[in-house]
Amino acid sequence: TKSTRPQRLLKAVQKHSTRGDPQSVISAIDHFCRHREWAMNVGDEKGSILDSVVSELNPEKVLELGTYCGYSTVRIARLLPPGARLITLEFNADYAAIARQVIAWAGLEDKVQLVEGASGDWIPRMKEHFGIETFDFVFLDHWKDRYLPDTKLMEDCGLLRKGTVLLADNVICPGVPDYLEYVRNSLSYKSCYFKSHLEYTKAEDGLEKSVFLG
Ligand SMILES: O=C(NCCCCc1cc2ccncc2s1)c1cc(-c2ccc(F)cc2)cc(O)c1O
Ligand SMILES: [Mg+2]
Repeated sequence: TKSTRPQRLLKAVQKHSTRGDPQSVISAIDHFCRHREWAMNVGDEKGSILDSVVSELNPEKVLELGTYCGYSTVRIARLLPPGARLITLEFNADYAAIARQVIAWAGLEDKVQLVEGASGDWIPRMKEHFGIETFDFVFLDHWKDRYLPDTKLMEDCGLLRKGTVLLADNVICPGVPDYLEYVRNSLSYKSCYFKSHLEYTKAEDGLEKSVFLG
């Protein structure tokens, strides 16, 4: 039977990158998506902005909503200090199966916990199931109509603390208008927009960085 795009992406990683070398995994995925098949990774241009936000923050506890094939998981985890932990949620079992292999190939499985399921189900269970009090950094890259309800859910579950940084992908394309309106007008957030492009294209897209003020 025909292979899936994530399966072909994993094959390209195993063929064109070095096991245990996260940067070579990132480069192999970007090359595959730019020259073979487009895929919805955050990509190299927005990925550099993600890198700078993570490097500046040096977070200990990270939540990623939307793993897909693990590209941004690898980008974030490779920058984390020893002992730091990244929990990444993926709804689609096929994507999760590929992501586990990409994360393992990059040699980052000790820093990453991939959980299969819906954000709305797992966010309320973060404390009792993972022993997480609050997150230092959250990367939102899942269903665009879940960014706002899940942000409110994280607030209500006490998972955000003064200074927690939310970074949201795709705020222009596909777009998250309700989320943008909320974080830009709420007195509980200091928000700023990083203009960029939709991964591997010339279309405008960008990342919104929002600091929770408590
Ligand atoms: O949908 C996107 N990303 C979410 C995939 C949904 C996976 C989920 C993960 C999860 C975890 C927990 N709970 C629930 C969920 S649902 C997405 C789409 C485009 C795009 C842009 C232009 C196009 F023409 C076509 C696609 C670009 C992007 O960068 C994206 O991130
Ligand atoms: Mg995205």
